[in-house]
Amino acid sequence: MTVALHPSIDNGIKQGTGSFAGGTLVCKCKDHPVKVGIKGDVAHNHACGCTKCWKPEGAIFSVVAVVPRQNVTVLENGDKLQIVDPSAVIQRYACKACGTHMYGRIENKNHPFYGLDFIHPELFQEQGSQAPQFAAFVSSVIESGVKPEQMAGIRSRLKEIGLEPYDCLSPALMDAIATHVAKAKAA
Ligand SMILES: N[C@@H](CCC(=O)N[C@@H](CS)C(=O)NCC(=O)O)C(=O)O
Ligand SMILES: [Zn+2]
Ligand SMILES: [Zn+2]
Repeated sequence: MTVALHPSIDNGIKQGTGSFAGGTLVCKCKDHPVKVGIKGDVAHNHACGCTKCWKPEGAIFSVVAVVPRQNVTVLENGDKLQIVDPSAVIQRYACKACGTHMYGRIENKNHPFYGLDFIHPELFQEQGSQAPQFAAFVSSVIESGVKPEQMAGIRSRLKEIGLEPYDCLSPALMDAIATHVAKAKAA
């Protein structure tokens, strides 16, 4: 049996249109769902294996991307949102009723990713946003209960669908973080 990673990638990666204009993220509630408007396409979309990123029922990975924070607007039922862990770097706003994370925000202005919000593109009502590009924090799935013996199968399945597995972020993002740190030290 094929390893199940996440429902939006298990049948193969669906490429984005490259001209996604934005859309609306909707939580899983049948009544009064939280709706969050996103302007423009997402960037750095990836599968994340960390324990903190929201995953749909049964998924081993989260699928998460970033958008500029000014492109994120809570449209409906924002009173249902609460911060999951106020002490985390990324403050994840989740629906109190269904648990879905609607967006994650970094408030530390010195953080390399300040200005970017984290969202889950599978929650878009619309099709066509950027496809996942790589897999991050892959070894961290063990912290959620995956057995170490399963890791070879998970990494090979990620590669098979075109997502290079990394145990932290991708080299491009690690370089961006290190560049930010080097500049901050030099200043
Ligand atoms: N091994 C840890 C890794 C957690 C982690 O560092 N996650 C990354 C990727 S989302 C991060 O930037 N976390 C910041 C945060 O969660 O606020 C876990 O799985 O909990
Ligand atoms: Zn909800
Ligand atoms: Zn994560």
